[in-house]
Amino acid sequence: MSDGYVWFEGIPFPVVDFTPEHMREVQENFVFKDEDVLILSFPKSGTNWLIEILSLIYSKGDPKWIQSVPIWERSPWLETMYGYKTLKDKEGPRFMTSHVPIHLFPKSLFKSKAKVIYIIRNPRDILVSGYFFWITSNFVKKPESLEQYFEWFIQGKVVFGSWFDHVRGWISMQGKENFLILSYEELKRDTRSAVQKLCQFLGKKLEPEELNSVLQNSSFQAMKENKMSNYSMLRGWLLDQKNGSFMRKGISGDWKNYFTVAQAEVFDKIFQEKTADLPRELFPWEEWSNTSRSQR
Ligand SMILES: Nc1ncnc2c1ncn2[C@@H]1O[C@H](COP(=O)(O)OS(=O)(=O)O)[C@@H](OP(=O)(O)O)[C@H]1O
Repeated sequence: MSDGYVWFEGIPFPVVDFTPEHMREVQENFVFKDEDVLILSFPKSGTNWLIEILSLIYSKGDPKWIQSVPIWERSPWLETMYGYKTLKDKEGPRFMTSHVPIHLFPKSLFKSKAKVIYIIRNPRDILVSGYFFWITSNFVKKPESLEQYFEWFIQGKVVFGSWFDHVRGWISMQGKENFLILSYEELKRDTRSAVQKLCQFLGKKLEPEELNSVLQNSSFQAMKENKMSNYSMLRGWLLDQKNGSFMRKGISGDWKNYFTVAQAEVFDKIFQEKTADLPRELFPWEEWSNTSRSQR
């Protein structure tokens, strides 16, 4: 019987458009090509923001593509049946997205020169964003309260598993020339510089007015109003008819409005323990804001 997830190798996956047999097929048979561009993330890290930016970089700021094709068709999720079917025989450069942890990923990636971008975000904000999304969605287990979801999250019993394991796994690719780590917080803080960094990584050059158009058309407000990007088309199916909103707040540090002092302290302790041996520059938000709610 379903417990609100489909399990694959001990990791919970969403219940829609996914089976363990399918994931095995993806893992064993999907072939990466050098010209592919892959966006990787733990859910709620800013994945769709990055898809929108990439779509606009490749169309040189022209919003026609983002206004006519749904975001999930522009960069399909490889692990879904829809994504795999769409991507596997596609000719030419492919954009794709995935939340799959590194140890379950198709091995062909590691032999290719495909460009890989891992978007990372303060896990406290991921927790809050995930909570408000899953309570209005129909494809993963719904938490009954933020307290309950907090427990699930720190135990890694949420969709795609532990944030700490996900990050540790993928950042082991740091240093490879086809791998870039970008944080949601740096995108928020200085979007222009972050987009320029992406262009450099992707080998793309934009004229100043093209860059301005990328920034304008991928802003939170623009995405919220774009029905091809705001997931309003999925209301009533994947999302709750009335309440489901994908574009929620789009800010950094919203966790401070929800964590209790005790939760903030528990999270800080776990964060410090689990990331002690990882480079601090991976977690810029830790320096940019007081992490403890009590220090607000
Ligand atoms: N343009 C732009 N600017 C700033 N923030 C943005 C933008 N687009 C999406 N978002 C915010 O990203 C959060 C959703 O993350 P993901 O796209 O990774 O979600 S998912 O895993 O694919 O479901 C979710 O964060 P929260 O608002 O904190 O819930 C979205 O609002």
